Amino acid sequence: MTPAARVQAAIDVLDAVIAAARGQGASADRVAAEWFRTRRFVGSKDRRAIRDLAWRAIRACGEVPASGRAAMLRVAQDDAALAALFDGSNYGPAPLREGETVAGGGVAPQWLAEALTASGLDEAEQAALLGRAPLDIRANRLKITREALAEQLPVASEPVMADGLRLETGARAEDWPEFGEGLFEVQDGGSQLACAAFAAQPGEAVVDLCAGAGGKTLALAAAMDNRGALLACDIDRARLSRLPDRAARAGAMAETRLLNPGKESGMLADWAGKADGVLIDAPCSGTGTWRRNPEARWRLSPAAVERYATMQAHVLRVGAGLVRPGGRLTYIVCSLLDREGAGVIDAFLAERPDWRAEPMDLPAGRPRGKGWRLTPLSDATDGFFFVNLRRA
Ligand SMILES: C[S@@+](CC[C@H](N)C(=O)[O-])C[C@H]1O[C@@H](n2cnc3c(N)ncnc32)[C@H](O)[C@@H]1O
Repeated sequence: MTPAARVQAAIDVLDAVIAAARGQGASADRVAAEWFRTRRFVGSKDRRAIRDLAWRAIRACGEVPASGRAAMLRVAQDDAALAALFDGSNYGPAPLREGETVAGGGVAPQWLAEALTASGLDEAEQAALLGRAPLDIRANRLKITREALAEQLPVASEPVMADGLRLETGARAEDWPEFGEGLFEVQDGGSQLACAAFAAQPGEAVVDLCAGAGGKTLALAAAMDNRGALLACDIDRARLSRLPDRAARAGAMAETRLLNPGKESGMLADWAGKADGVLIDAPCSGTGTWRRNPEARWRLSPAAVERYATMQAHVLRVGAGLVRPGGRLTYIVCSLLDREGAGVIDAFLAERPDWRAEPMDLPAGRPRGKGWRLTPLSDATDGFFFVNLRRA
């Protein structure tokens, strides 16, 4: 493909991504994968170039752009070489027209940028939410030590997480035999630190209430050395059904239980007041994960954030009901909005004098409200808020 044809192809991908974002359809990753699947004639070098262009444009536009072309013109405004490719050549984009719409820049829609500012994130912190994420893995200590694994893989650095390794970017970790053998999991450093804050111990009775496909469950099983009881729950059948295969590969022991929304406490009656610890990786707006899904910010609305806050208060109530007297609960969100983090915890503690937040000390991050915060700029992890709560 000519460079100009790649630009037009990226514009077409962007049109599909924008339509999906407006209609709450598939993620940009899935939209792009589908676009390429139906165009098998596009070679791998062209694919990479088209994807890079499209993602540059997604990162550049704070508000949902009017069109793929308007988004690409936003990038072209600061890149003369790209602007020159709007030349009307065969398969390339038409030349720029007088008064043509160019999408606005910025980090996020204005209401969202304001909410992030109100949550204590300055401009530099907000801009870093759209940076490129490193590839973090967690050595599966059920099978190997971090040191032994580091000898086998292209390691860029040993980050602060006890079992973590940061790999050279561009690596496709899932293709390696070590992954198939369950020697490691791909897991962001922030997610690893949140699990470390929970500090699961061998022999404990633990519930991972919002387990999804088990990213954190596997880390808990490793920390527990497969001793004790570990129950992984979720209301999403498709996600939870992926957990047993992943656990088998990792050699991790965990029971799964699919819950009905609204009936969680009844379906967990056998665990009521019995868990030593409950981990709640709550559903959230994901403002801390834009490095991986930058178009997610086009999907959010103030009403959506309120819906998440309601769900978060609900799962917190359900989880608290499972904890034994003296036991603990770790609440986690990969959002940096106080409405979903510190605010949810303040409201919970105001209603529940039998619970208190515990001080934390971790090798990365800093206090936020009654909990702890990690950000891409300061900690080179996804953005997270988490807090340890103790039942009296
Ligand atoms: C942030 S994701 C979990 C990710 C997962 N823990 C991991 O580490 O890969 C939040 C999960 O909460 C689940 N969820 C939402 N409402 C729930 C509820 N009422 N009870 C249990 N799980 C719920 C969602 O289906 C989703 O899988």
